[in-house]
Amino acid sequence: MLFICKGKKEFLMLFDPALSPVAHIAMKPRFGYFHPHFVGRPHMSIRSTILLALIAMFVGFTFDSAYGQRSPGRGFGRDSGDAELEKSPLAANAFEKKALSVLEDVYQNQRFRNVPQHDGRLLRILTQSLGAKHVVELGSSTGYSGIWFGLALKETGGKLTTYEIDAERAATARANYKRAGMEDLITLVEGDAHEEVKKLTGTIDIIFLDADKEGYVDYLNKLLPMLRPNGLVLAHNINPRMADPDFMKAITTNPDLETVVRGGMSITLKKK
Ligand SMILES: C[S@@+](CC[C@H](N)C(=O)[O-])C[C@H]1O[C@@H](n2cnc3c(N)ncnc32)[C@H](O)[C@@H]1O
Repeated sequence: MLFICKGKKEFLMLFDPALSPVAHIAMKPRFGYFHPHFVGRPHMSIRSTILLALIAMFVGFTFDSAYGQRSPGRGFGRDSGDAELEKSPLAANAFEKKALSVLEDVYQNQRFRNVPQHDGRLLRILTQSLGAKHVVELGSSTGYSGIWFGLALKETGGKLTTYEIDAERAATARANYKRAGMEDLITLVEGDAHEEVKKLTGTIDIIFLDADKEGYVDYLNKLLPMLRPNGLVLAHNINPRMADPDFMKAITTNPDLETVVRGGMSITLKKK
């Protein structure tokens, strides 16, 4: 927890402990700061401390809801009350057992804005039930959602093409696909997906949008023509605060598409 004070203005900000030193260095020249651990008494009244702590808790809760990054104690990777009715995924064979253990490890130790477990399971179910042969994912991060797709694609005989712009996350994702025994099922393309997807050929069964939110319309324009009839466009972080209105317009006003939004994910069927 970091207290930043400037004159009479008081701010309370919560940072990931790992980011704190960076935040300190970045903020010091601008604001000056008092850190309670180092300076002792922060210059804030008890009332404003409580008020700001409540605001911080609200912001933290909102962030959790948006990214599904809840602590294990609050329900590992779950994003809604519905998920409380579910049981943990069960492995039917050695391949699934290994994949599920890698998923658990990624979620606990290498998390970067990954979908909640509940959404990962939904991606798998939709992919397998559609018999998808080619899934295209925008935004691999550390490979969490990709491994959920991989579980389905192992059964359907399909492949995932996934895009990641960040070199470090791309390397982590590749290593995780390998650990999960999915290196033959998943191709990670490193680079700006807006450019890289232009090289795609063939038919797509499922498009999963989970990269830059303001880029969803561009991805849709480029990939929808390649989506087969009865294929799906799935988009993550679709809620009133985060959804791009242009994207929502594109998926809800085209009579050839049918869209529902549930639990922060839009599911769009290409009718023909
Ligand atoms: C929300 S995370 C993806 C989470 C991942 N689908 C999962 O659930 O494990 C978004 C990722 O998209 C990547 N990204 C953002 N803009 C991109 C772009 N233009 N091209 C490729 N990747 C991009 C970010 O680097 C980030 O790792």
